[in-house]
Amino acid sequence: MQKDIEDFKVFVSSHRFASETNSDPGGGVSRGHAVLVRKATKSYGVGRSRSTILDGLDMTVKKGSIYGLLGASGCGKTTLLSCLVGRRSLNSGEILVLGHEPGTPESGVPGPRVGYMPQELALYGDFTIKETLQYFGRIYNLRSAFVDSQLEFLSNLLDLPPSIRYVKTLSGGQQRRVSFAVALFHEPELLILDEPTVGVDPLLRRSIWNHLIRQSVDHGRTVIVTTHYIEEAREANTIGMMRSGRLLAEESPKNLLRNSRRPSLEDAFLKLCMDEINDSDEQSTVVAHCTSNEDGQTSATVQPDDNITTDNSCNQVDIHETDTGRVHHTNGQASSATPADLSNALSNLGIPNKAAKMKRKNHTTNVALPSLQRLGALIRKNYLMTFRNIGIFVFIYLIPAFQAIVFNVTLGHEPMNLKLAIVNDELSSGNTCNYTTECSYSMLSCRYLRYIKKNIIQMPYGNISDALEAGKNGQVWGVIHFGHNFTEEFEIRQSAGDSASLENIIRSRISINMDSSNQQIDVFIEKWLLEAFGDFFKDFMKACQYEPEAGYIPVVFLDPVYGEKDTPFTEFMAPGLIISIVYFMAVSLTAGVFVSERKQGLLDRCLVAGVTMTEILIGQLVNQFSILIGQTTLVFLCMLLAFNIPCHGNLALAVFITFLQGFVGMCFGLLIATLCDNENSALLLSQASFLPFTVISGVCWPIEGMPPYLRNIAYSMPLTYAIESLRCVFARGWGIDRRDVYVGILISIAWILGLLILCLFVIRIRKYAR
Ligand SMILES: Nc1ncnc2c1ncn2[C@@H]1O[C@H](COP(=O)(O)OP(=O)(O)OP(=O)(O)O)[C@@H](O)[C@H]1O
Repeated sequence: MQKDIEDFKVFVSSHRFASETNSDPGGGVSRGHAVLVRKATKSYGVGRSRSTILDGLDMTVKKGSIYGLLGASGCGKTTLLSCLVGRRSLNSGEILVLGHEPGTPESGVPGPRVGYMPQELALYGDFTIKETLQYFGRIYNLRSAFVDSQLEFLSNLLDLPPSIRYVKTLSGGQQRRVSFAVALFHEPELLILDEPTVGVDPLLRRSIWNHLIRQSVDHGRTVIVTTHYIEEAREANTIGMMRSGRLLAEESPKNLLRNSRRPSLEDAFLKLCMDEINDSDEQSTVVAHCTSNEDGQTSATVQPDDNITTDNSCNQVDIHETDTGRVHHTNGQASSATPADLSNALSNLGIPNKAAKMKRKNHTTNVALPSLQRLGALIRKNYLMTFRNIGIFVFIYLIPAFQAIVFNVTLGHEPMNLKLAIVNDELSSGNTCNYTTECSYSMLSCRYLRYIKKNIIQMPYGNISDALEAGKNGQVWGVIHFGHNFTEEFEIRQSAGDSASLENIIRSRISINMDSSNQQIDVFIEKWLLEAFGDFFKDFMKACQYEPEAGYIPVVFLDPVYGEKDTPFTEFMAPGLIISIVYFMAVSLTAGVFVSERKQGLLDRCLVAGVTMTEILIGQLVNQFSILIGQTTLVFLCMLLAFNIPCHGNLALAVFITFLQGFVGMCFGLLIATLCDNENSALLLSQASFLPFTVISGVCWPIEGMPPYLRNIAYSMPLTYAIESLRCVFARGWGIDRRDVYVGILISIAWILGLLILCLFVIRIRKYAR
């Protein structure tokens, strides 16, 4: 066993570092390398859930070569590739791709210099094959003639279905081939392919590898490819065998087979893995001593030791510069290099040192101007996606109008068929409900009941206890009770005037017990019964030749300054509702926009192609903007024309205020999209914001009715001022010169800017951007 371990260490060390020194025969340092990775460390999570995925990994990929990256599932291959294409950053260590650090403007990575095929399909299902390639062609700014010729060439090479077929209708294998074609078709210098041959039949796999070999041999392009079919990696120039975040070996397939003394790569990989496992077991009982042999290669001897110690020198790479500027990597001599030496060596390798890191930092804070051609491609794509699916199209445009209809049809109308129990003791002594319309004190109870609105159904009851029981059982909304001598007592009270006795006053009363469990119904019934009394009394006074108004309490509501007497509830709610509908449609439409694209790997693919998150945001805003125009128009048509909600002010101003709020909603949706990793959480967040926002913003209840602390919260909501502003335009007819109106507009604009800045901030933090 000890011998095996020794052999393994010699084998791994010698091959790893020999390959580094040999891989740059010309001594051209980074010029000969397409990719250099040094001491790459990458972890996910924090605290106890932190797991290290890349653990001091070194990797060297020669220009024009094919590099097969092999490793068990979950060993970190995709993580490494995403660091290479600039989509993730290392915790420590350095990466150089095509001579530059990924993400710097001069690197062209992300960008057209690299072709990336992510593990996910990363295709738009609603696009045809042709549209897919045309879309990426626009992103890469390729001429359409070139796109067409590549489409034909790749269709033949990859045996693609007819280019008019929609991606979503293709089989899994066909879809992967389209995805592969997307990575290839702009002929990048560096191809990074994450499992391109999964689900592809052997014949096609052969032709894919032939193509990759041609790309490397004939065109000098570099290919890094991960695969689970280990044996197909025989075609690669170099194989990196990855395990536990490090490369166990980095060597040509031939040398790997020879040195491992195994017949197949799979066996060689197995042996390396087994040795690695044994090695880590042994590490608790042995100390490995690494020495450099005269070739500059590392050998290892293993000695038993009771003390549990490990010597990391085996994993250390000492980089020093020779006179020729060529860099050698030896092992076990790291202590001899000063930090300055290391920094110089890194610089010569083209690997950025501290100063370069500072530079990189500055790059990431630079805001690159959006590219018009990429923006055009994104906007076109967004429109195609929207209009292609008729279901989505209808949903987007008609749902707000439908909501407005539902609102108008259901809300604000007077309740009908409300049952009220009538207990009229005037009838108990055999009287019939006969009354005249003249000045006569006879059966006034019946005369009063005549004036009660038809919305109330009068249900006669024999006695008060039965009527109250019916109220308790929910059969009636209230009980109206007239005493035995109601009419006589009423007459006495009229003639007594100020000297009426309390007893007389009580007997001449109409007593009402309400079921006040429903406040709205309670309010309506109360109002109608009072109105009925007003009308009854006015009529009676008139019949008796008195001034009809004489019996009224001396509080009179004259014509309102704004609005009308008895303004319907719908008119109060309409401005708030219009804004809420438009706002929340915008939120829910944008909240999911690139969440699903991100999940499907599309966002990654686009970002690696050079698209920036700012461009994606602008593209979405433009797309949503036009949708917003349609939605706002339909909602206004519905409200104003179909349901006659009056707008006393300038209609254009009302539309503008609504439109701005739609924009605020879009920005809020985009913020959700940048924060959430999946559609569910995006949907949940947008839904969860709906109720508090509408309730607190004064859509259905006046803010003046809220406790003072809640009022402050209400005014910090994005909708509140805009709703008040729109209400002023609708109900008061105010113009933009009024403070309440322009404040709503200014605050909406402030929200838009604030949310957009927040989006960009989140994007920077979450590293969506370059
Ligand atoms: N964003 C993330 N947050 C936390 N863990 C992650 C994240 N991405 C990947 N991982 C974890 O990192 C490990 C390496 O993942 P990675 O996708 O790089 O492996 P892989 O070698 O490409 O696997 P496979 O061959 O199955 O695709 C896995 O355990 C994975 O669960």
